[in-house]
Amino acid sequence: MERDASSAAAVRIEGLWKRFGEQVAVAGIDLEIPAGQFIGLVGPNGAGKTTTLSMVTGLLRPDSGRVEIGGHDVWQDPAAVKARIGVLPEGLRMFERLSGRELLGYTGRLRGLPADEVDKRATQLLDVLDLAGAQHKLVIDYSTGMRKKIGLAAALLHNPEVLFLDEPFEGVDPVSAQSIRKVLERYTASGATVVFSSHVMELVESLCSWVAVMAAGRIRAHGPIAEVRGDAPTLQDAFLGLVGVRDLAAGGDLDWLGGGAR
Ligand SMILES: Nc1ncnc2c1ncn2[C@@H]1O[C@H](COP(=O)(O)OP(=O)(O)OP(=O)(O)O)[C@@H](O)[C@H]1O
Repeated sequence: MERDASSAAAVRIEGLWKRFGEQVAVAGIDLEIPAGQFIGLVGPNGAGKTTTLSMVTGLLRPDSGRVEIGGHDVWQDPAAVKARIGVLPEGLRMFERLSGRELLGYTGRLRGLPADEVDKRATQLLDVLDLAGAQHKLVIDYSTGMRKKIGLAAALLHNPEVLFLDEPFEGVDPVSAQSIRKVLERYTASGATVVFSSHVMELVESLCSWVAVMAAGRIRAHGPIAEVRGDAPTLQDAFLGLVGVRDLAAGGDLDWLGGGAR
């Protein structure tokens, strides 16, 4: 189906600002995120990724600006937006005294899904994320990677149009990362959109088709990966060029460091 550029945007961000006291965390972002793709939001520590994702998903009120998801305004029409999105926030808080299976059952009912459908989807998600063996364990006893996976399952249960993930692979071992990856690839193949934040460039380069680079609260570059990479050999090189790096070696800093040479 031919779609014009405006209908192809999954998320439309206009003039988004957020300050915390003197600190400007997000300094006027305008961005259209295309639908049906794997999108990476990358930037160094403190760039404003988490603050941006929190405002985009309705968890934090912007000082100014607006966000539209699937044609609905996040702050004017929150119920419509929340029905269409799934979110795995950073430092996810969950009902930890529930088992993994109970958590999914509860989430599914909150989302208004019929009990038998919740049960079917939960079984499939637990299975594909290698959590079937731990489904009756309390979430409080889960490892970091298991928590990310059960959080992802909860975010996917209602089959959202857009899934937002803040650092989904942080603290996750390669085996769990692979099962998360498999689920996300399957999900985007069906036409859904994944937006995830990360500072691991290799990961973004291998997963994403489109990327937005943030630094100091602004978008420095955005577009298809190949376009943003340009002539640089890797996305990492392009990223370092875009955000700027201090050359430690040239400064002669840390000349005392080198535990071997006493
Ligand atoms: N609640 C808050 N109160 C005060 N300052 C905040 C708050 N949240 C974020 N900031 C500041 O806003 C800036 C952007 O932070 P943010 O967490 O959005 O960055 P990030 O790109 O997600 O970083 P990281 O990759 O380290 O998670 C930082 O300077 C941070 O100190």
